[in-house]
Amino acid sequence: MSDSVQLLEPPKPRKKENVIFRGKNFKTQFYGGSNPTSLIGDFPELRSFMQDSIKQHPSLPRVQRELKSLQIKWKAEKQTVFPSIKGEFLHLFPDEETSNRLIHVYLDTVETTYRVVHVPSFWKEYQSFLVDRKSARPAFVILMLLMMSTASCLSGEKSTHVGDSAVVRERAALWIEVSEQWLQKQSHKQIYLAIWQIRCLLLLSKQVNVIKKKRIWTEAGTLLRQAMAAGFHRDPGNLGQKCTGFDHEMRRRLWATITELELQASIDRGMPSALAGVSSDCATVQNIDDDDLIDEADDTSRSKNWDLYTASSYLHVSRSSFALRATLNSLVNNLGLPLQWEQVVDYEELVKAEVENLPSWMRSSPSDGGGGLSGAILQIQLQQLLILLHMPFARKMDPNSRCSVSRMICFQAAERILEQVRKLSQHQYSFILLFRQEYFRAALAVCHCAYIAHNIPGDLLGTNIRPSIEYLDDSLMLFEDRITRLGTDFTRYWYISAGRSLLNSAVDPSDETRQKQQAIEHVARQYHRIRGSQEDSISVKIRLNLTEPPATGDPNALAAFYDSSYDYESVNPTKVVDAYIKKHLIGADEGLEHAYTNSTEKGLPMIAVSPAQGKFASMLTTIGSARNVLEIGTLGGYSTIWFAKAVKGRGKVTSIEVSPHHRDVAIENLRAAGVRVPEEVDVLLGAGLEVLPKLAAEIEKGEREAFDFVFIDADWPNQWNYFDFGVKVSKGQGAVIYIDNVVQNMLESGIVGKNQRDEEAVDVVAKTGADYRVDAVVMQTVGSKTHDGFLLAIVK
Ligand SMILES: C[S@@+](CC[C@H](N)C(=O)[O-])C[C@H]1O[C@@H](n2cnc3c(N)ncnc32)[C@H](O)[C@@H]1O
Repeated sequence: MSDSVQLLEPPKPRKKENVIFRGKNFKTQFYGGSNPTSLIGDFPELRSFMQDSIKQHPSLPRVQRELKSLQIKWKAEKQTVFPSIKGEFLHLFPDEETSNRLIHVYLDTVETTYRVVHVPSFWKEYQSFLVDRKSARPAFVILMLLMMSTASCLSGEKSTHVGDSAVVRERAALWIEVSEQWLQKQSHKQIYLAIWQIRCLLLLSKQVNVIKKKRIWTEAGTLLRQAMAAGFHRDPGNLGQKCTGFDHEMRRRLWATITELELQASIDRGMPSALAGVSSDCATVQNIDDDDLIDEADDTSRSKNWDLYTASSYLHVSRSSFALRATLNSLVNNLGLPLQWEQVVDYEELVKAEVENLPSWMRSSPSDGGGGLSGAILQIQLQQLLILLHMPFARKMDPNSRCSVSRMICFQAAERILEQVRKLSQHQYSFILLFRQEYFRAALAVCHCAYIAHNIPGDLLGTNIRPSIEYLDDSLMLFEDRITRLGTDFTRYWYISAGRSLLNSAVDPSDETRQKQQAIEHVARQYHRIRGSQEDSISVKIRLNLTEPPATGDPNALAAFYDSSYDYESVNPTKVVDAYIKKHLIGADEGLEHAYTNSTEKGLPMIAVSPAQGKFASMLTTIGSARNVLEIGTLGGYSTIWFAKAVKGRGKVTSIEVSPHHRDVAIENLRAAGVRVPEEVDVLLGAGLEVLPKLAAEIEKGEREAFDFVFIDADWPNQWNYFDFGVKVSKGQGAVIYIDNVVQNMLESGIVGKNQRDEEAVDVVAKTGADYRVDAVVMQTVGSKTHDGFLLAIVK
């Protein structure tokens, strides 16, 4: 910079700004005005509504703590599960079907908007890779891992969770980590196209997978500066013959991609872009499909008409509004004087002119061609500016007509953003869902504007809150899907769920207490959902291709495999075997799995039998050709479903449950698993010792058939009483009585072992041994549950 250039004195920060500035000493964080969460700072009614709700309903912090401890446990296990990369990473590559699917998802989403690879050249190299993996260029393998990691949570692949993360997100995190390590080892002197592509994809993939999200803005800025240091902001035409026509265009695409990523990261963070004040003469990306990008001398005349859609249209069109977006971002995040109304109106006109100028393919339906996603992003990135511009006026609880107009404009812009996302819901929408944040900002704006308008009679927006609540309902579905795909990011769901309840309470203040409870229950359900679909870390390891279990069933080979790949210190080895058993001998059953997850979501304790135990007990009924099964202790009906499947067409299950809530959830789960209630399973509500005498009386009178199999899994102090009744209601000789958890009961009550003897405890084993009516044995068990055992008796 020449000495004669005067540095402009930046404005002093104003006293009151809507920013997040928290932490202490040197460990602080700052998020400026355009950061969506900063908007909450100016919505005190929502904040206090949320605080009160939490105070009144402590169930949320409880489930949050539970998930947090699972997350901590997984983080510790991950240290042993994730490999340190020593140069060899091909084995991490998934099977061909998975890689094909993920790569297609990547190309259908990212590469129809931001441009990183040249698709025809990519396919060519990919085909050779499939033929001979070992000869692939390492940079190409890394590029593919990053393409797949970007698509990992987008693909809609059904995923279980581990800690507070989806397994598919953990897979993406692994690929990202490997790629980052590889990139760090590369020489800074030898930079080629793939290195830039990898740099871009690293940023993109971290953003989509919400990995190290607090660093996204700084990393985007670093990438931008690296690109400027390499002269990407200057048109490659300046390099003359030293760069081919193909490379010219790839450089322009990468520069456009990097600048778009950086600008959006700045808006999301609430910070000025590193590009503010930077001049660039890099030409706009050509509006051409990849097949038209051939290695010839540069020729911009090939660029197609503005109104024709190509795979590069997003970058081509987006450039037109780039300067305006960057300027507005700087203005709304400026710590000096806020924008005056007249300025807001002028800028609004400019934004509207850009919206008007959007090409005609924008208005076609997403299914008409590839333009749906690009169109939605172009529209959304402009509409978000209207919210940012008008929100400072819109959020004032002021009947002034300017504020009223601003509320109207914000609301309509938010409406359009949410409409765009909804329009894409069948196709490619997952990219918007995970990569962009505007719909969160839009949902908050809908909530805030509707709330204020409701409190100001005669406001332009009107006082009818219903349409806004419908928008928030739609948004909650989006956030629910986002949580499922990522396994995390509950906070936004919580904001919107609370906002929805706040609006409902504004309509009917007498309903406020119930609304608060509902807001909490909704978000707690999200935590329960994720907690209920946890996967064992060894299965995660297998799913992530971190190791291949031997194909053979040879127990020695298997033991060696688990020995070498498993850390006994941190994980219970019996769980490994249970996971393995589940994988090979039990598999996935939608009804049973739903029973587990739905029960957890509905707040039932996780004390159902394990999959292997459920299968084993139900096989016993098959071996004995049991017709009538009696179960004491239904919970969510998990074991009941196993029995129902085993006796289907042959008999019936009767299950006794004392808790009405457990009974209701069990019936829901049974029906969801295709079991007819009460025809195939009858769930009787009541305490075991009250229901059993009635059953005995009915059997006595010939009104009910006696039972062939009795499964006792309720309160432990009554195990012996249930057993005694079990024998009475059984069909007699050959009937089987099964009591679960006898070993744990014995140990805990000090009948055996080092615990102090509980004088009240009944020694079920000794009493059964002395009972002339039966012959019995106890089998100790291990598995995904702790050391335990069941008692099995046959009536003589
Ligand atoms: C261990 S759970 C049953 C698990 C279930 N069998 C499974 O594996 O899916 C015990 C259930 O017994 C119920 N229970 C507790 N005391 C009971 C009683 N006195 N009579 C009937 N059910 C009882 C509890 O409400 C709980 O739902």
